[in-house]
Amino acid sequence: MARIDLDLAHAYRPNPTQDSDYALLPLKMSFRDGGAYALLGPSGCGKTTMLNIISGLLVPSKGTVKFNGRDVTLETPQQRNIAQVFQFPVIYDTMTVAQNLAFPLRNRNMPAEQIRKRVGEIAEMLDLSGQLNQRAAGLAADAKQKISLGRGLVRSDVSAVLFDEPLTVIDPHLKWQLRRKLKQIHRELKLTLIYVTHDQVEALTFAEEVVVMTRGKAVQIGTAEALFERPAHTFVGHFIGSPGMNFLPVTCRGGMLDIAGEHLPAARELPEGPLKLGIRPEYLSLVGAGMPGAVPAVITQSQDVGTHAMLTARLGESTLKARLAPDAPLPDVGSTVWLRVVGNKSCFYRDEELVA
Ligand SMILES: Nc1ncnc2c1ncn2[C@@H]1O[C@H](COP(=O)(O)OP(=O)(O)OP(=O)(O)O)[C@@H](O)[C@H]1O
Repeated sequence: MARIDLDLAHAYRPNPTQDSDYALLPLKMSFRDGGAYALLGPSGCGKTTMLNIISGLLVPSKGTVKFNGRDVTLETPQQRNIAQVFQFPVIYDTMTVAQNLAFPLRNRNMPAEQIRKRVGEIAEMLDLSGQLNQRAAGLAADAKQKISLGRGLVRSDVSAVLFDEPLTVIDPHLKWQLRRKLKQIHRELKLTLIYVTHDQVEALTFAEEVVVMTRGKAVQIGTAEALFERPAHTFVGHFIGSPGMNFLPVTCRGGMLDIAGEHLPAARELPEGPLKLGIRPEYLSLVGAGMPGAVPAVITQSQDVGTHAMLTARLGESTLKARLAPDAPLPDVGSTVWLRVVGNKSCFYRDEELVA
């Protein structure tokens, strides 16, 4: 297993001059030895580029990759000792499940008895024990992908296991089970795992730390809780959560906030001038008129969805979403309510970066 340090940038085109020329903007980051990470972001943000640079399939146009302090930038995946699991199954159809799982170990000349033991353990973890002697050819797509996962996890001496959207072909119910399985396997095997996905639920259930990416930039590396409670960038606020964080333009002057013409005490140290106030729908509460931190807003939509109620309200030019308890009395559309926007759960942003 390895600690992985990146200090690099990558452009697919020669002589990059502007930010948009880069698939990965200059970045410096580290993956802890034995950690479970997800690279999360929308299509085209640079996740696969980063994964391929870590694996050695791609050489960065600038900078270095280090494994345990050793420069491996020009080494192949084999030299780096990386295991990879791709979107679609990579297995030998003519072999049995057991032979497929054993393949990476045979290549390393592991003694037969040890191979048998290890294959048994991995098959058990992935619920493949009953199919060990079956030929892979006859299996369904998701069983084949489980074999690919098993092949990725079977060697305990790899530097890291890299997954590129490995659950794409898996049906939704099994997907949920496998995500939990992978988490459990990580706890048991303590391998360094890096997992690419554009699905926030997948990233947040699997990883100890999530790297949120947008437009070639890793904007925050943090636990699920940190990404939810203190998004370091407005993109993280938007992208994580369903719906994402609410943002309101505000101006801070002399300790007072101007929010769509309402004036409230800032209640904490804030930089002067224009800011964005961010507050999660889960933390936006209905309070009595004129209560501290509250502003009036007009309800435009109110919907009880069983597990909770979702209010949509208008404040100046902004739309706010508030998630309420299912039994909360719902205000009528068109009525004015008071929403507490300033409190200890509010975050403030300047130039899209968290400032308080
Ligand atoms: N081989 C390539 N040649 C030129 N440009 C590329 C190449 N591969 C990726 N890109 C570009 O680099 C940027 C990042 O792509 P990348 O595949 O890393 O993103 P991603 O986040 O993995 O997206 P997806 O989820 O769609 O795979 C995109 O603008 C993409 O068009």
